[in-house]
Amino acid sequence: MRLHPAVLANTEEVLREVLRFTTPADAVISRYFKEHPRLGGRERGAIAESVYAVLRNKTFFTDFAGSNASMRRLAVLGLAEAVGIEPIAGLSDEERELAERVKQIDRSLLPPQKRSNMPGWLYEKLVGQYGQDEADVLADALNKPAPLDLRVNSLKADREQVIAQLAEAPIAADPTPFAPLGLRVHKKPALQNLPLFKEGSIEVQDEGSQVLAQIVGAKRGEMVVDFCAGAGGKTLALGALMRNTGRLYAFDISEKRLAKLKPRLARSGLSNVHPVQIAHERDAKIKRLAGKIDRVLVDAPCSGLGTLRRNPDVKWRQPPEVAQEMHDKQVSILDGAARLLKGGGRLVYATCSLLDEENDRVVERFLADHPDFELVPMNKVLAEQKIPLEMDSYLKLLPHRHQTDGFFAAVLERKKAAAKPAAAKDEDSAD
Ligand SMILES: C[S@@+](CC[C@H](N)C(=O)[O-])C[C@H]1O[C@@H](n2cnc3c(N)ncnc32)[C@H](O)[C@@H]1O
Repeated sequence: MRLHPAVLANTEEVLREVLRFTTPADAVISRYFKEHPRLGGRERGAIAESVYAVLRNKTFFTDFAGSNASMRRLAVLGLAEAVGIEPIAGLSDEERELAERVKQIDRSLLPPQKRSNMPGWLYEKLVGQYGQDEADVLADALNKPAPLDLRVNSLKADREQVIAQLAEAPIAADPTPFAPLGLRVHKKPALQNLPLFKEGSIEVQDEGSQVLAQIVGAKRGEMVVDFCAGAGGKTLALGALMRNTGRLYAFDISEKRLAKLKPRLARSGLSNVHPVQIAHERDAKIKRLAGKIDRVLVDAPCSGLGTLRRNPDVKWRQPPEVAQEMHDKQVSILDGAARLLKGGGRLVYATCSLLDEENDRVVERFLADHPDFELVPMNKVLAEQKIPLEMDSYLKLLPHRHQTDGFFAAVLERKKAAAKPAAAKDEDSAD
């Protein structure tokens, strides 16, 4: 079935704004849809997917659309990639011919960096870290859309029940291989109006993000801090793992993000979560809890380059210096969060970055500066949590290996004997 003839112009209009790279693509798209309430669901889907297709294939499309690659031509190629050529209404002969020509190109014959559709600095970093062959497979995986993963809220339902209820909708879903409460949904149905969603039995959450929450190992009755809680994706999972007992503080510097946690909390049925806005990682509110916490998750602000399947604009928006800039911030946040832990308590450092500067290098620097902490090897943590994954020191989830977003995590334990003096010293120097 043909799309409405205005879709091509709509896509062009959205692209013009998105490709300025001043605002995240998802924010531009949702604002556009609010300003154009008469667009139907099918049209919205086609516009959004076409914009993401252009972001994923920008190098390739601009090369093949000719040196005068206009926004209109990019919109044509994006739509052709997302929905095929036939449903597009209003194509000129020349545009149809361009779309057909581009579809026929064998992309495996392109030079690797062009095929990666990444800025040169990022491609080179990935080759440096993973080697050419794996970097190419990784880049291909990052350029494909992510599947839709759900987490079952164990306070309200179990996985089998949810699979059966989704099947009635009818929505097909399979258990995820690593996260014990995860489901992978085929296609991308709208979930917001499902009773399962409204009553809090399911949340949208990438399987990798669920695994991160799981390796925190939070138990019933514990004192836990989610230091960078944001809108609470991992907070909700942690609260359920604690069986709605103990105390779970959700810290963040962003009032706006914490506000988005509120309705999700209400749906979830959790009453053990305490959102707290902090000014920065040395806020006095943190000092009051120093040495009292069993588990701290630092899901640090990062470049976000592990989420390119969902946010393909990130690779074009981040400057080459992003990893080094983030590194210093991440070290400072980890240092601020570490003072919360009691002896024997665990600090989990996590990012959704693929870059060593934001991951391994941060942990190495932290351990060098904090002799009262030691690394708990990830294979030990995964075995404790019965997660069927093989890792070495750290958790490194990658889309081409694990079908998740790219995630990194390290578990750091505060040594028991060193806890008291270190906590006292930290408190003295907190300001
Ligand atoms: C990767 S996001 C967190 C995502 C969230 N944990 C989730 O699962 O949805 C990083 C968060 O860190 C917050 N942040 C940035 N600087 C911070 C700081 N100094 N202290 C605490 N949170 C901070 C940001 O506002 C952002 O919400």
